[in-house]
Amino acid sequence: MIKLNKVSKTYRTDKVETLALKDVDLHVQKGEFLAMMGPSGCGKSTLLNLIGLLDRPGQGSIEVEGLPVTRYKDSQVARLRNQTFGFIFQSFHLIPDLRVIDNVELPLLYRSMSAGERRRLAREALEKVGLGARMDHYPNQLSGGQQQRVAIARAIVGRPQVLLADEPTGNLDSKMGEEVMDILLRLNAEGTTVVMVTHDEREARRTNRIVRVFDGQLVA
Ligand SMILES: Nc1ncnc2c1ncn2[C@@H]1O[C@H](COP(=O)(O)OP(=O)(O)OP(=O)(O)O)[C@@H](O)[C@H]1O
Repeated sequence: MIKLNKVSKTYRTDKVETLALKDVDLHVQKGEFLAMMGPSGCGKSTLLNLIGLLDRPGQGSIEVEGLPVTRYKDSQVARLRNQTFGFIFQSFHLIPDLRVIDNVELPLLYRSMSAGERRRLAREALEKVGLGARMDHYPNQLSGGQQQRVAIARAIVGRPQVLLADEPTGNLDSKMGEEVMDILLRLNAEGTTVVMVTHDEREARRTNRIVRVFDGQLVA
């Protein structure tokens, strides 16, 4: 479903050039749960950002469902990204001044949809992660695990085909981490493709496939 062909990425600042990824070939299959592992700074987040069309490669090309997205204009890429991907981050990235339900509705504001329809979908997404009773709370009234579940609801509310998770359990204790993994596994079983960065071997073993990154390259 997503193909990276000989993808490289270099970050340039005034003084330093960092080759973050070098000639990466990767095929993310529809319906799989892929774990990405590797030491700090090896390029995992860079790879996830390229897969999710948050950034463009320096060299190489990316295809999403056969579409040559590397040749698309920014506005076309943004539309495809919004339709195809949901994102989950280590530090939740919820907006503290918005109630849980309003946080979850946010990705739908960019779609032409009535307010009632937005609310219905957000409620459904929250029920899916077991937080139907917390809709009117503010993020700081919830535990870390609950906040991450709100972030998952926000990621799935637009019914994306692919969920991209960058160390989603990194800030959680093991019990909350396991609950988040259970939800990701359930969403995957229901058909969502999941790509997750993790440092936890036990979590990675629960997925279909582990890709190891080292110094900007994939290792067998
Ligand atoms: N915006 C940026 N500007 C400059 N260099 C960057 C930028 N983002 C990442 N890098 C560099 O690119 C390399 C890969 O970074 P990346 O964040 O992809 O690694 P990572 O494997 O996700 O690390 P971690 O596990 O610590 O999150 C690192 O050397 C990093 O310092």
